[in-house]
Amino acid sequence: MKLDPFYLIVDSAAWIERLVPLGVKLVQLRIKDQDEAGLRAEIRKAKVLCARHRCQLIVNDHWRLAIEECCDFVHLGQEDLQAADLPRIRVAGIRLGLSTHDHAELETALAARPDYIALGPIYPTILKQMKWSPQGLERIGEWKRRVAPIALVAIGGLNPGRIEGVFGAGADSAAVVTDITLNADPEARTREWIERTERWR
Ligand SMILES: Cc1ncc(COP(=O)(O)OP(=O)(O)O)c(N)n1
Ligand SMILES: Cc1nc(C(=O)O)sc1CCOP(=O)(O)O
Ligand SMILES: [Mg+2]
Repeated sequence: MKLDPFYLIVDSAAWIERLVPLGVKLVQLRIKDQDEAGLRAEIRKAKVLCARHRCQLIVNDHWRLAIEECCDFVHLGQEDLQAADLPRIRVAGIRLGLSTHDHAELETALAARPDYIALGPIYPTILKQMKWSPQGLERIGEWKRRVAPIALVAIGGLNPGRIEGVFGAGADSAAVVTDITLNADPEARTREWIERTERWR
């Protein structure tokens, strides 16, 4: 499947309301530490906003809520995958993205026949503690050869100066959090990402 080359990840529907109208076409709602009612409300808001702006919404982690709220794409990590009911996700017609960080995880992910595979962290990330060292650009090429024709998402420490490198190495989409959400001007940075990924759109 074709993914937009700019993959924004945010932790609230408020961010989606702020940034998606600028032209974002692929966004992940990645919320940690909220109760079920709060999560459901955020997913509902995000869904309405994304439908209005023809943006693909991907729900991180919360696959049960994604099914109940009729979402059409979820992202799961390897631990999430172990706990998930893949047949239920499939029967609900939900597309699936999976995280990978090493060769064993890659084989597990491929066996689940996902719609995309993410590789990270490409560069050091400040968003969360990770037990893997930065993968580097060469790993992207290696992953691409193994996963094609499945789409490959690069994540971790990305910024506009690193876009050429990740796409040149074979990524189909670049996922980003703090370069935008911690930026002094998130709107301007979002526009910059959209412009600088145009060549791969
Ligand atoms: C596009 C994308 N890639 C990787 C991740 C990380 O997923 P996971 O390993 O489950 O970690 P959390 O994001 O849930 O902390 C992702 N969310 N999106
Ligand atoms: C959520 C996440 N998952 C990763 C992985 O490697 O699986 S790296 C990462 C953080 C990405 O944030 P930033 O763009 O701010 O570095
Ligand atoms: Mg997860």
